[in-house]
Amino acid sequence: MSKEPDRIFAQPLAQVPDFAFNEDVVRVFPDMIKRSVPGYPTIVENLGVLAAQFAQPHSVLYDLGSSLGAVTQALRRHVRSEGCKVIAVDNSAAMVERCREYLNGQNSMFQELLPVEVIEGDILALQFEPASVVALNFTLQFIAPEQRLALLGRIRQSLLPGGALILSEKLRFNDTQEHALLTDLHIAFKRANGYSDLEIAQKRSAIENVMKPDSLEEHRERLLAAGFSTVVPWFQCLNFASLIALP
Ligand SMILES: C[S@@+](CC[C@H](N)C(=O)[O-])C[C@H]1O[C@@H](n2cnc3c(N)ncnc32)[C@H](O)[C@@H]1O
Ligand SMILES: O=C(O)C(=O)C[C@]1(C(=O)O)C=C[C@@H](O)C=C1
Repeated sequence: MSKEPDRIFAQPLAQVPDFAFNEDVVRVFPDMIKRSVPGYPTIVENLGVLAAQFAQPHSVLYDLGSSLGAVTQALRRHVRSEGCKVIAVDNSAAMVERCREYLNGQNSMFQELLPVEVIEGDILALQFEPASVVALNFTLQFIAPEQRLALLGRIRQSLLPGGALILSEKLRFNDTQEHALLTDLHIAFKRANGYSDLEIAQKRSAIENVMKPDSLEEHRERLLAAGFSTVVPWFQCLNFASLIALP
């Protein structure tokens, strides 16, 4: 994985463009996401551990919005069910190209890894195969809010009995004080990871039009409306959380 540090917003920009998963972001993405999302390494590793509990033999495991394949790699480290295959999907050509390079490197070093297919495509247009595990790790927040329920409905329809959706997201809070407190603490987390106030402010304006977080209550209600029977938060660190949703 690239070790290049994220300096994308370090210099003052006359106009901050909308955030995009382009080549500049791809180059620094492992550093960016680790320094921006509290608990990210714990979420990714344990997503693999949880997935191993739900993976059914001879089924598909989806990594939707796979970026550089961190979740796919965690699935490969932990899932031991026979005959499973990972399908990783992302609509950023730059992400997909680099993700394929990393995974091919792994394939040549290790035998007996789960086979992986990396698809460059829109998860909104995907024809889902019957799946036992679906991971949406910080991806749903980039989908237009009005498209989220239909996507979750299609995921629910594709899930096999005994399977699970694992959904990680940045959260918004309905209580104004709670929202302000956790936003401030998230800024403190970013500062402690070496981001300047300018970087934090410019990243916020870049992202506010393209990433729309929901509250935990909205997630729960939408997942139930999509046909899931059980929704269980298994991780929260500041304003970032991960949920398990069962069919
Ligand atoms: C924050 S990143 C996900 C991080 C990644 N899952 C991980 O754990 O390292 C969001 C990803 O979702 C992808 N994405 C956003 N909208 C998408 C869509 N409609 N279809 C496919 N991928 C999408 C972006 O290109 C980006 O790579
Ligand atoms: O809230 C932020 O500032 C973030 O950087 C969050 C977040 C995310 O949650 O995916 C946004 C974009 C980058 O992909 C990395 C992290």
